Amino acid sequence: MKVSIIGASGYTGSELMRILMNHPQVELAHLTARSLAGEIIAEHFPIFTGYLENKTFVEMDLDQIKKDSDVVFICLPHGHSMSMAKELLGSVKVIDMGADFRIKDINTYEKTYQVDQLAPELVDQAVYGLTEFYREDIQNAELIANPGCFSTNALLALMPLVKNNLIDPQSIIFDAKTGISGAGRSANVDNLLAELGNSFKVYNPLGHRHIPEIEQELNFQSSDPTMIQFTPQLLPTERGIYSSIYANASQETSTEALHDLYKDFYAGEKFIHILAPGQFPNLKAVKGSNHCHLQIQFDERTKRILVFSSLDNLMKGASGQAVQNMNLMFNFEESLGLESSGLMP
Ligand SMILES: NC(=O)C1=CN([C@@H]2O[C@H](COP(=O)(O)OP(=O)(O)OC[C@H]3O[C@@H](n4cnc5c(N)ncnc54)[C@H](OP(=O)(O)O)[C@@H]3O)[C@@H](O)[C@H]2O)C=CC1
Ligand SMILES: CC(=O)N[C@@H](CCC(=O)OP(=O)(O)O)C(=O)O
Repeated sequence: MKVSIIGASGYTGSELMRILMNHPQVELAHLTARSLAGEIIAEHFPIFTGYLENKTFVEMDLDQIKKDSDVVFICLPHGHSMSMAKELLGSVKVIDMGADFRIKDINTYEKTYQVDQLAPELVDQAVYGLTEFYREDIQNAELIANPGCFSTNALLALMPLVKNNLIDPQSIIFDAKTGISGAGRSANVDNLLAELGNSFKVYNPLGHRHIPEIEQELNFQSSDPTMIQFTPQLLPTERGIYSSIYANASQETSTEALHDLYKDFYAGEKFIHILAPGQFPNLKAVKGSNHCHLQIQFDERTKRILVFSSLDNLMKGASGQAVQNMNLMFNFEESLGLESSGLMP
């Protein structure tokens, strides 16, 4: 099967190449770049030495891409995918890594991202690619809106509680730390190691753009309004998201009962793991892998439920989950190409 990547020279695009070069069913077709078009990939990304040595980044040619591909991943900043998807769909399936089709309410999308929704007719058709929750729709989808990295982290951690009405939705505090690659490869000076190394800071605490996406998906499962408090923070590390989530319990419970609930809820899920009691997620254990690690506890003293969650923003938070979705769309084993573990040490 032929796969093209638009924006292959960015972080999600290069992560897709890293996964797909070892995928037994995939042949990489067009790997487009803007500033690096015409350049040899392995000369700019040494991880591809020995793998993609003869491949070059090419300029984007949608007509040619339509002819030469079965599926196209769009790895561009938001705002670009709407017109592109309109042109591609009908000839190929599309997986959009950005936010253009994630938010079903057009006004909310336009207000959050400060761009016009140029393809409103595609918004309903797009399937939100949170794999564990939309499997059947994804299998039949032509267009996937791949979720945001923080959104994936929050939703995987919170869904069991919200679906079972175990928390007051308005009490949710989502305190999340992310590695720098979340900002993309062309990020500005604030994201240089010299600025962030041995440091730590909050950004955008009053209205991060993933909030509407998270609330949309949580409200799908609950009649209560959700008003999530989300504080994103930048960690001086290259990749990974670690979140601590707090919410008021709506009834008396116990750590043991919550643990059993999560185990049942995610039973059979290859990439979602409820850690043994007493173990906590850590970033290194998930970096480079498509896994999400969760721990859950009930604080008897405060009557709050605590969930701790970690994943790799470029894997389960982006390109790994996108490949999981591609596998479903083409009837491959869902975990094909995604078998790698995290790192040790
Ligand atoms: N990074 C992450 O952790 C996650 C990112 N996403 C989303 O995925 C998408 C891609 O993100 P990411 O890979 O991090 O971004 P990067 O900044 O790393 O890469 C963006 C890519 O798009 C190209 N590009 C940028 N602007 C234009 C333009 N105007 N026209 C054509 N090409 C352009 C860049 O080319 P050039 O290098 O020449 O500028 C590069 O190839 C975004 O929508 C992002 O929000 C989703 C989940 C997680
Ligand atoms: C560190 C950093 O800046 N991270 C990004 C999250 C990247 C992501 O998931 O992005 P999209 O929703 O844009 O696809 C942010 O906070 O906006």
